[in-house]
Amino acid sequence: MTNTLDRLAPSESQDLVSPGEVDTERVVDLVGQLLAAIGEDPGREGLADTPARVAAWWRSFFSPEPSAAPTSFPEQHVSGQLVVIGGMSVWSLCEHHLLPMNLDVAVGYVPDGEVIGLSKFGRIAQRYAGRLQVQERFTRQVVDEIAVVLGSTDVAVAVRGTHLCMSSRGVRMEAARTTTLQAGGRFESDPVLSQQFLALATDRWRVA
Ligand SMILES: Nc1nc2c(ncn2[C@@H]2O[C@H](COP(=O)(O)OP(=O)(O)OP(=O)(O)O)[C@@H](O)[C@H]2O)c(=O)[nH]1
Ligand SMILES: [Zn+2]
Repeated sequence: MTNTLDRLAPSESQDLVSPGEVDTERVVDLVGQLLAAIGEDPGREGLADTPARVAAWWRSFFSPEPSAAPTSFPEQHVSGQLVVIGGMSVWSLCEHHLLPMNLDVAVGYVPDGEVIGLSKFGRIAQRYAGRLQVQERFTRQVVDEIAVVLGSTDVAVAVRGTHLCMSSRGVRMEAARTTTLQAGGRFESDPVLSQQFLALATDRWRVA
């Protein structure tokens, strides 16, 4: 069985690093060129500020809040409990089409004498959403970072993705949803724990 922490070889762990800076001036210039290339007049009133708005959006997309050390609290009597944080919805961009994907993320872990501040799971999901992505890689990155934070591989992440590249263009299947699941440690070896996680994590997906 592959240990998640062992799997973090140097080349792979590089994707834990945030993407580079956005060259805002260049993006403004290129969006103006794009508008011209699709037959628009970049100088017309309605489009005059569009390149700057788009550049500002790219900048904010790639600049989620800086990584802070996740807050943890000693809880020496809490161990062996299943904790599931669900409904963490983040927006990312599909790297094939540059179209948005909505990722509904659920994380499960088993604390052992220490609990992590709940919002920190959402911050980790936001950080990995703020880059060009594919859903499978996003799911793995979130699992890997939480495993590092916890110092334990007892982590599972389930993600339900809605990809605009599949619903608004191409095959145009609006109802298509992609579910990814990556489970480590006890979530991999204990079928009961795994089932409990899935039941709690995907509860809201059945009615949505
Ligand atoms: N595995 C995976 N595929 C994705 C994801 N987001 C988008 N894709 C797929 O990436 C593929 C790109 O395929 P291409 O054939 O190169 O692109 P395309 O001609 O635009 O494909 P269509 O979407 O079928 O029109 C498509 O099948 C998308 O559905 C993702 O997060 N994970
Ligand atoms: Zn796509």
